[in-house]
Amino acid sequence: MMSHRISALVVAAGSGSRIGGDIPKQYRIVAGKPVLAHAVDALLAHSAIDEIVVVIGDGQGALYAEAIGDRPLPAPVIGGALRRESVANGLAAITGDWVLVHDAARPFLPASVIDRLIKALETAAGAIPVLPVADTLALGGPTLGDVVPRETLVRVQTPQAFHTKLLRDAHAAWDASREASDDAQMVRHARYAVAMVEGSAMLEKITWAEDFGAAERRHAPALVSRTGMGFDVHAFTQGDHLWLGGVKVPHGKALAGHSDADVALHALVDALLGTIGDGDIGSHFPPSDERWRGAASHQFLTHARDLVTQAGGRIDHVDVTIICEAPKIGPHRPAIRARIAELLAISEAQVSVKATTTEKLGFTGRGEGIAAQAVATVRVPEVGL
Ligand SMILES: Nc1ccn([C@@H]2O[C@H](COP(=O)(O)OP(=O)(O)OP(=O)(O)O)[C@@H](O)[C@H]2O)c(=O)n1
Ligand SMILES: C[C@](O)(CO)[C@H](O)COP(=O)(O)O
Repeated sequence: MMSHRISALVVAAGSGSRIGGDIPKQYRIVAGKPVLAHAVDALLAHSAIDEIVVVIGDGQGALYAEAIGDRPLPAPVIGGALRRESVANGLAAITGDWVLVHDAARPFLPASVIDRLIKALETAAGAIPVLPVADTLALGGPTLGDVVPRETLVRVQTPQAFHTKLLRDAHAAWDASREASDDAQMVRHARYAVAMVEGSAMLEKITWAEDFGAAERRHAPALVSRTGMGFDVHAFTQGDHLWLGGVKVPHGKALAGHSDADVALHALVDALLGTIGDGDIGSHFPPSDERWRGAASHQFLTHARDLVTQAGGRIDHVDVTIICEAPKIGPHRPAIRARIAELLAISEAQVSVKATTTEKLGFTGRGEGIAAQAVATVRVPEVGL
């Protein structure tokens, strides 16, 4: 079978007017990186794609450079006021005899769709991914018009794949006074056959503001809830203050410990580590390690937070209970709650801080020390467990 040089032409020159916002949608972050970067990375990852050219809007160079970083791409092409003009400008820059034209606004591009499109080009001038229509569709306007039988309709996606020369011919022959929202209609108008292949729900275009949330949900693997519990104790010693929940609390005693002995944060560290099954505070910060002598415990908590994040986790809620006869926790509760929320980069509504005595019973009742319990609820990707 003859081999072909296949170019991908990513059109990213739009202004995203239907979404608005301070930067065009293709440069905004979804699922951890710019929309455009997702699309480009999917094409970079496909072995059949020999060249990727991105078409950007005039003045979008800095946004493009930030989104693409050091990915190995040729210089971008400047697009036009209309999508078809952007495609035409891009066609002048590509070198492949086959081309896939893709909306940057469709970030998630399954390799299986690329496979199907390339296969279809073996026997057709063009090929596009389509999906069936689920809703009843009717002619709109000032009054409801006739229903259009959905069996006669498909939802058209991109990439749209073509023999490059035929697409160039179709653009050249197109009546510039007419709009063309995609390339397939231009190729069909030039009387070339355009095949249809199965599209994908992952290929949905980001068009309106709510589409970003839908895209995040489409991309994020199923998240499952995990709960962890932590417990810690520190004895009192001489001093004039102690640290609780990242807050300095004046008191007639201090708490003894290798670090700053913040018993509340230590319990919370163990609770977070418990949600991802990653040991405990002692395994991460051994009391035998001189680096942690007198250390502020907030760094232990942010480390546990980062481990949860690196595991793809999202902290939903934490609940800390401080157990002691003194000091009184109530006056410090707002500050402790705010500090824990700040350290975990969550809202205060996601942080509960409670306190209790043991009715003079046990070591806490005798004023020998302070205990703390913590529970953390985190959502983590199911695949990772
Ligand atoms: N003059 C244009 C218009 C659109 N596009 C690109 O074509 C794709 C699909 O177009 P659309 O979703 O309509 O993007 P925008 O035109 O930016 O959106 P809007 O219509 O809301 O302004 C997008 O990746 C967009 O960047 C382009 O390259 N050049
Ligand atoms: C090209 C396209 O994405 C195929 O569905 C669609 O036509 C783009 O339309 P828009 O008006 O530019 O969003």
